[in-house]
Amino acid sequence: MIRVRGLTKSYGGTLAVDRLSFDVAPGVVTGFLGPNGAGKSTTMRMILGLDAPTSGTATVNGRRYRDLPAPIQEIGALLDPGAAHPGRTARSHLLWLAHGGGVRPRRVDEVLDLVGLSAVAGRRVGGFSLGMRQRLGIAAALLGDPRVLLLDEPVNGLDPEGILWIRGLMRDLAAQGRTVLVSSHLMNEMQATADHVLVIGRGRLIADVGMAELTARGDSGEVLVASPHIEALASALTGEHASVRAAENGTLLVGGLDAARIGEIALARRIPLRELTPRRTSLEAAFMELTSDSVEHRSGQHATQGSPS
Ligand SMILES: Nc1ncnc2c1ncn2[C@@H]1O[C@H](COP(=O)(O)OP(=O)(O)OP(=O)(O)O)[C@@H](O)[C@H]1O
Repeated sequence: MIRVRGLTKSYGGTLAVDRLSFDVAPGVVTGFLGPNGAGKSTTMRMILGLDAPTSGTATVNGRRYRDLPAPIQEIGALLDPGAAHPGRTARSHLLWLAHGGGVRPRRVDEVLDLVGLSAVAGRRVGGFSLGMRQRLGIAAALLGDPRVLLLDEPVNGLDPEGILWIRGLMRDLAAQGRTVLVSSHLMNEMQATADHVLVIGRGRLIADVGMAELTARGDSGEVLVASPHIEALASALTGEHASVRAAENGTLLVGGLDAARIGEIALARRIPLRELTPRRTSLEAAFMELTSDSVEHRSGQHATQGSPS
């Protein structure tokens, strides 16, 4: 369990985190969302004792990070996949962490196997791809078999197989009763993985809500549809109260209905489909609506906050 109360951090004139209070519960995957500069990384760093709060508290299993007797056995984190020394091998990097964290060396081979790096365990980290470094970072997070996991953009650099793997891993970790807090800018990824969502903007909590509730609130996103009978399809969808607009190469962008419903409507009218692709997920639509007042940088506009000095 992670508990954050009145957590505040200012850097000079910039209020990066502003009186945040929330709990992250065990047994579910909790997504941590916010526009660029919202304060997600700063919050995660304070939970991990890497930054001192200006005021307020963040505790892990009831204690501040610095008061945890064996931190890596309580909380594991993926923050910066570039953190491993390039000259070390994957195994020696993990052995070094295990030694410092009071973890038995045999655990190193277990986590290497878990993340699929056993075959390259003896290779230097400097030659690793971003995806391999990401897997190594996840191995490091899991090393102490912690009850709490904090993952910042874990799908970065992973290929489609890797993305499916991390999705399954996060679900498994939560199903084992662990606390999993994960940040990502990929809304479709979040929607597929997170059960609960914390949304912050300009350092403040905007929403602390179940994924199902959040995505049912707003519109259902937009779906790109292609068909050789596009006009018949457009009129069928409009008849079902969808919003329909023309898109590139004779396709349609359909709002107000999800892909499954559009498929059913087309089938009922025997209209063949050539493409049926969600473009903007319902989570993305809800996120945009929630954070519209708190984006720090907007395309075509100047930043509304001073840059850090
Ligand atoms: N070390 C620092 N010194 C000064 N300002 C900082 C520092 N770290 C973060 N900030 C500022 O604090 C605010 C929050 O930044 P933070 O990196 O926590 O946001 P974020 O939500 O993680 O953003 P992103 O999605 O872009 O990673 C930003 O305005 C940022 O410029």
